[in-house]
Amino acid sequence: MIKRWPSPGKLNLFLYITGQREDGYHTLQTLFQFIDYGDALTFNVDQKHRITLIDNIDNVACEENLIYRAAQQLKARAIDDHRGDENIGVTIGLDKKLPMGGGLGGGSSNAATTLIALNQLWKLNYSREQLAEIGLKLGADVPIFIHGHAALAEGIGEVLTPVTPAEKWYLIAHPGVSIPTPVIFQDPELPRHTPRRSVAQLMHSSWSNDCEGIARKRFRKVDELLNWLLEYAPSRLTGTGACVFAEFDSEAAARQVLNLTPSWMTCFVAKGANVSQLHRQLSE
Ligand SMILES: C[C@](O)(CO)[C@H](O)COP(=O)(O)OP(=O)(O)OC[C@H]1O[C@@H](n2ccc(N)nc2=O)[C@H](O)[C@@H]1O
Ligand SMILES: Nc1ncnc2c1ncn2[C@@H]1O[C@H](COP(=O)(O)OP(=O)(O)OP(=O)(O)O)[C@@H](O)[C@H]1O
Repeated sequence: MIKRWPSPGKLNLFLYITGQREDGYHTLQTLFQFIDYGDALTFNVDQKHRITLIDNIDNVACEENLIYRAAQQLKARAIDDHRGDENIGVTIGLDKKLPMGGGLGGGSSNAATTLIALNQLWKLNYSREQLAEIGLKLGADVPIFIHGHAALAEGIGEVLTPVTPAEKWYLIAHPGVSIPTPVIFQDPELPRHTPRRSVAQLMHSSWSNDCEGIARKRFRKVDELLNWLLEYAPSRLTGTGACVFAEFDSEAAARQVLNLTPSWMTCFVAKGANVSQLHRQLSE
């Protein structure tokens, strides 16, 4: 029985924008890998009707929190499908470690962990596909955390092909600014027409992120961080930022550079994982 449910972060090892749909959403080719670093959630289920979040995040109203929204949506769906009743309730605790708005997918991961945990604890018996479909309405990255395997994501992020990239060690740095996803996607100078490539072509090319130029230009700290890290190792932006990561073949090499980081850099070291910590625990 899991007591503390892991909610790991992710990195976008590459991110290419291949077009834009009529509804404004961008079509992508992006490689998701999990990291062995993240938040943890606790769930105490009861029959008291209410969904209560005891550790809310600063500046996010409880009803806006993706954890609360995921629980609400699952409960509403369960009532509609006659799999659960009005009385099902839960008290949720959150131990937040992932920086917010950092491109590490913390909110999406929290929503996915909530859907998976409550599906089990409320005995609803939805499939992973059904949970991913509920999750997609909460955020483009929720399905990848529901499926729990490193994947190439296409479409707007919901078409997933499992892949197994090398599980490197990363030095992940946060520039102290949060970049809202729309700020990058609305920028007129964002490259939007990178040619679509096959999985094999992508996996054997060198990797980059189409959002990096805009993030560097608009956020000086992102630029400074990347300039610093690039002196030591291949480094890139994750997602739409704000975090950046440098990749290493060993933990020792990552920690050696961590020890050199100046005090203005907030960093941590984490290992890449092709199966998420949550799914590893679920299969134990
Ligand atoms: C691009 C990624 O960072 C890759 O990890 C994520 O898919 C973004 O996920 P997110 O921050 O959860 O973003 P969402 O809440 O789904 O979307 C926020 C906004 O970003 C824009 N957006 C998002 C995803 C996408 N493929 N194209 C977009 O244009 C849309 O304007 C959308 O309203
Ligand atoms: N449980 C939650 N954890 C983190 N952020 C949340 C949560 N619930 C709502 N939010 C809101 O979502 C915003 C984005 O948070 P998140 O940490 O998921 O961003 P991100 O790492 O940039 O995600 P992505 O890589 O998917 O773009 C936050 O700034 C916050 O306002």
